[in-house]
Amino acid sequence: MMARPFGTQNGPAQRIERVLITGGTGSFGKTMLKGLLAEGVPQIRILSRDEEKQDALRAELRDDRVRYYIGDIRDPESVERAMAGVDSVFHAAALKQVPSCEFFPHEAVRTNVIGSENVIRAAIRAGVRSLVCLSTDKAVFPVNAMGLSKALMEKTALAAARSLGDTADTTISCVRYGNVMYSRGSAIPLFVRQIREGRPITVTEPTMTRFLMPLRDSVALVRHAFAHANQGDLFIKKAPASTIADLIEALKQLFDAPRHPVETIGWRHAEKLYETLASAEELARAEDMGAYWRIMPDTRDLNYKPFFSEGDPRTARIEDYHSHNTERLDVEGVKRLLLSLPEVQGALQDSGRPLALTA
Ligand SMILES: O=c1ccn([C@@H]2O[C@H](COP(=O)(O)OP(=O)(O)O[C@H]3O[C@H](CO)[C@@H](O)[C@H](O)[C@H]3O)[C@@H](O)[C@H]2O)c(=O)[nH]1
Repeated sequence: MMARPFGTQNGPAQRIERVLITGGTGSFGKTMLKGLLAEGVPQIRILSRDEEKQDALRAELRDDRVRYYIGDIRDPESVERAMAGVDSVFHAAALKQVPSCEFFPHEAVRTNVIGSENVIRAAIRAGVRSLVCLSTDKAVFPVNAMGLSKALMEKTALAAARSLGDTADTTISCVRYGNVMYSRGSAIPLFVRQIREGRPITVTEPTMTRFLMPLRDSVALVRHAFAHANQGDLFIKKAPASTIADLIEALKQLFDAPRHPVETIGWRHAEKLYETLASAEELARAEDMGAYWRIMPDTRDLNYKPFFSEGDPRTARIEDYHSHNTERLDVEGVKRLLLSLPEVQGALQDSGRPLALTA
C-alpha cells in the first residue's frame, strides 16, 4: 500500500450534529436524509431550488429536525446561509442530465463547477469537518458537457483539498458512481413503461454496457467516504455491469413478456459504448479497500520534474476500470439485482406479477 500523502482520518466514531445536503430533495438526498434521521442526527438541512419538492418532503416527513433552505448553489449567499454552523456536508446538487447539459453547457458550468466551488469555499469558511462531493463515471475521459463539468468539479475539490493540506479543519473528498438503477428519467423505468404500455422497447446499441448500482449502494459509498476520507481522497465502489441487451432481456423475462418487440434506435449524441469508473493512472495510486477503491490525491506540484525524470511505471501495467472489464452480469444476474429493487418489486406487483412467480 502507498503511504498516505495526508494525515488523519475522519473516523467513523465522530458524532454528526448538523448536516447539510445540497440537492436534498433528489433521490440520493432523500434516501440519505431518511438514513440520518433514523440514526438520530439532531439537525439536517436541505438546500435546494424547488419549493414544491421541499413542501412535499416536509409533508411526507413531518420531522422538525429537518430544516429547509430555498436557494441555489450558484448563489454564494444562499450557500453561506445554509452552511453556518454545519459540521458535515453531502454535496449532491447538480445538473446531471446529459442532453440538457449538452445543449446548455454554460448552465452545467454554472451549477456543477462554479456552484460546487461556492459549496467548497463556504464549507471551508464555516469550518465544516467533512465535505463529500458526488461525481459520476461520466467525469472520467469525459465526452459530454455533463461529464466535463463534473470532471472540473472533481478537480476544483482536489485543488481546494491540496491547498488546505492535512492539518486543516475541513476534509474534502469525492465519490464517483455509475448509473443508479431506476433513477428518474433513466432507461430502466422507461423500459418498464414501454413493456407495460405495450410499446416497443427502444434500444440504442445492444452491446453498450453500464455499471449497475442500486441507490442503496450509492448512499453506502458516500457514507464510506464520509467515514474514511483523508484530505483529497476520491472513492469508488466496485460494481457489476451488463449489456443493455441483457438488461432488456432480464426485464422482459421478469415482466413475462418474452416476445415483446425491441426496436434499435441508434446511439444518442454524446454517449459512450462503455463507462469508466477509474483510470489506470488513478488506480496506480489507489488503495484496495475490498468493496471500494480509495484513490489518493495526486500531490505532485507544479515542479514538473515528476513528468520528465520521475514518471510512474505502474500506470502502464494497470488497466482502466470500466463497464466492459468489470464483473459482467448475465441475464439471471441482472434479474436477481432488479428483483432487489423496491421500484421493480412495486412495478411487478402493479402489473399482477407476484414476486414468488418471478423469483
Ligand atoms: O431509450 C433508451 C434509453 C437509453 N438506452 C441505453 O441505456 C443505457 C442507460 O441509459 P440512461 O439510463 O439514460 O443512462 P445514461 O445515459 O448512461 O446516463 C444516466 O446516468 C447518468 C449518471 O452516470 C446520469 O447523470 C444521467 O442523467 C442518466 O440518464 C445507455 O447505454 C443508453 O444508450 C437505450 O438503450 N434506450
